[in-house]
Amino acid sequence: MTLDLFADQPLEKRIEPICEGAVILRGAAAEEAPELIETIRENFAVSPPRQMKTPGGHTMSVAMSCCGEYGWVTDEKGYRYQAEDPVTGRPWPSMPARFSKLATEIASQAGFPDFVPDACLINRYEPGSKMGLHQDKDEVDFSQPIVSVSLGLPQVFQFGGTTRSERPVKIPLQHGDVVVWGGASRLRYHGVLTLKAGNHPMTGACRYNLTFRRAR
Ligand SMILES: O=C(O)CCC(=O)C(=O)O
Ligand SMILES: [Fe+2]
Repeated sequence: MTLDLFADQPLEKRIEPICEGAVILRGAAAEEAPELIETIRENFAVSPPRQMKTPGGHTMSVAMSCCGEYGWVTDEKGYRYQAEDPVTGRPWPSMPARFSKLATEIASQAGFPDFVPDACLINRYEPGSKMGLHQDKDEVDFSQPIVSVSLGLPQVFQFGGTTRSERPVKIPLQHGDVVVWGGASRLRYHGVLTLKAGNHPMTGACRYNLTFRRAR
């Protein structure tokens, strides 16, 4: 008899371990995707996606917006979380209950039962956009995980070690997939490879990514 740990999970909804503290929940956001995408567009109408500059002066290829109590920003002064959108001078749009509920539920399925996000970074990748290997380390409490939702076009996620030199694994992420990393994996380097051109029925020629964080 072969032991199949995933025997009771439908193929399109498997939970796949990456390493200690990190899992992919395939399709976990697929059902809610239409509402999530509509909410992203509403958010963009208030706090528009923008290509920010790194402290080194490089313009990021991904366009970002945020919602929640805090938003992640970068400029010549550095990386940080702040309560106001620097473009509008107003607070970020509040985090919709639909967003926080989904993030809390999925974190708990991944083994992080008390996750309550106070920040959601909304990434919009267009063909040619990527995000280089980095650590998410501007948050205060590393006992809280990161919950990362993929919508629209597929993009290859890279998940590496706690040092930049460790060779990352490449994981193709599809519409509706969610990656959660925390615990021993919380400070692992990660990023996404250049988005290939394509057309997705729900997002057109782009991929959206939501990363839920506990900033403070
Ligand atoms: O787009 C992704 O899948 C990863 C995004 C990410 O790592 C981030 O926003 O910090
Ligand atoms: Fe990240």
